[in-house]
Amino acid sequence: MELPIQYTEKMQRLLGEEYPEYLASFEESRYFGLRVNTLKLSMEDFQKKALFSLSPVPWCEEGFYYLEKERPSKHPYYHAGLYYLQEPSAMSPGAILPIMPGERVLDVCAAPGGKSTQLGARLQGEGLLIANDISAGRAKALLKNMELFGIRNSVVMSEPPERLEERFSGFFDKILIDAPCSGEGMFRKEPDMVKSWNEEMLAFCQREQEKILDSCAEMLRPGGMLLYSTCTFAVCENEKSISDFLEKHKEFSLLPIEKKHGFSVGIGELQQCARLYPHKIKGEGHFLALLQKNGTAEKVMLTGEIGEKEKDLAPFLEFQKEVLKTKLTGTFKIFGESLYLLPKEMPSMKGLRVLRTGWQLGTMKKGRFEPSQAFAMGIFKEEVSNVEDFSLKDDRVIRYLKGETVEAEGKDGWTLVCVDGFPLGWAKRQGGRLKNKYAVGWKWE
Ligand SMILES: C[S@@+](CC[C@H](N)C(=O)[O-])C[C@H]1O[C@@H](n2cnc3c(N)ncnc32)[C@H](O)[C@@H]1O
Repeated sequence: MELPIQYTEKMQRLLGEEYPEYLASFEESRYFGLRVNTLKLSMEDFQKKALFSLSPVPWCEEGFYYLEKERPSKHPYYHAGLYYLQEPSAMSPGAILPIMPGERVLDVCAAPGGKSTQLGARLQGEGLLIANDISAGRAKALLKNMELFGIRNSVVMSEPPERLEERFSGFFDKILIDAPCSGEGMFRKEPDMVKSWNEEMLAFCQREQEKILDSCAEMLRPGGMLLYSTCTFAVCENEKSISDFLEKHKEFSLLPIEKKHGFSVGIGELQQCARLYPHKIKGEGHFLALLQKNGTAEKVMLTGEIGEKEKDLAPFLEFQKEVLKTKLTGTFKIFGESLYLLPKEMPSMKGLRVLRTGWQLGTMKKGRFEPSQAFAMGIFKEEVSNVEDFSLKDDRVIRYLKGETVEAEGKDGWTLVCVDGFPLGWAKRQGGRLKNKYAVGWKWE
């Protein structure tokens, strides 16, 4: 690979005698990782399935390396949202930021959702996750991944952090900033990134990072934690961004990140930060800084949405009686034709560009309720009375995922189609045939 001379000179100065090892890492092949969705199954149950030749990623409890030839994206369990494919180093920010179920979490640069799906799983369905990305196009990919993972308690949105700051002052317990950056740590994985590298880009990213950090400082509650990560080695986007931030925001302290698994210390005075180098770990380049806002404060309560009246939910309630074993509770809200179940303590999102507010259950049209793909992915087989559960070996699984009508005797009406007990999507059964309702854009190709 041809690297720009300014870049190699800079890396030589940064790494000193380690530089030849770093260069040699380009001759090695990259690593492939997957992260288990603990919302859907335990680590123990996942491992019992012995799906691929997996070995653990040391810094992420739910992470594994797999071999490229195994192609886990071509597996029905991938369609069931049992795991997310993620570069192993990219699992580190979500693993290091401590998340407790019930917290309010913001992932401010979230698309396509690698870290949001991780944070969402760690919330275990309790609390609130706001997954935001400034790019509306990229936020669509984020939305799909959040739905695939079956995360019920998230909001997916697309706003610049400055706009969020106006609404969410002191609101969040935890914030992740996986900042836009020059991507130097990804050169081995994505060689095309080398072409867009230049000094102006570094300066542009640094300015963006500063703005994002400032907005997030305002949105964090005193006592809350913020994790800042990049996938670059550039000091100006890492330690310099953090030291400038600490200079400006005296209300923040830098917390130490343990240096195990081959993690290196930060440059200069910011030794508490962590650097991940491809010649020291099995993964690509990353930078991590963990910050805490000093003090403590009462929870900020913001005005929420007013739920719908029961009479306006009639078609859904009928569906629920017919198809579910359980009764869903909480605040139900209709936006346009879509019915949502809102996460607890979700503030009103009026005036903000939102793609999803909570768990999208389906659409209400002409007095009829039609369940959505997100509903299927977020529900458990045990909560549904009308289920068709195929075993992995059954050829109807792939046929269903391809969008075909498949034969299966059973009670007529809406049916949740599963593989080995894990929901894949909906079908409408009539006379022993499952009319396919699998989401069009999700089909097996
Ligand atoms: C490194 S990527 C995020 C990857 C993501 N966290 C994941 O794990 O899948 C950085 C993201 O920041 C977004 N971005 C760039 N500038 C932003 C800004 N000012 N505010 C919010 N997001 C921004 C980009 O669209 C991009 O998707």
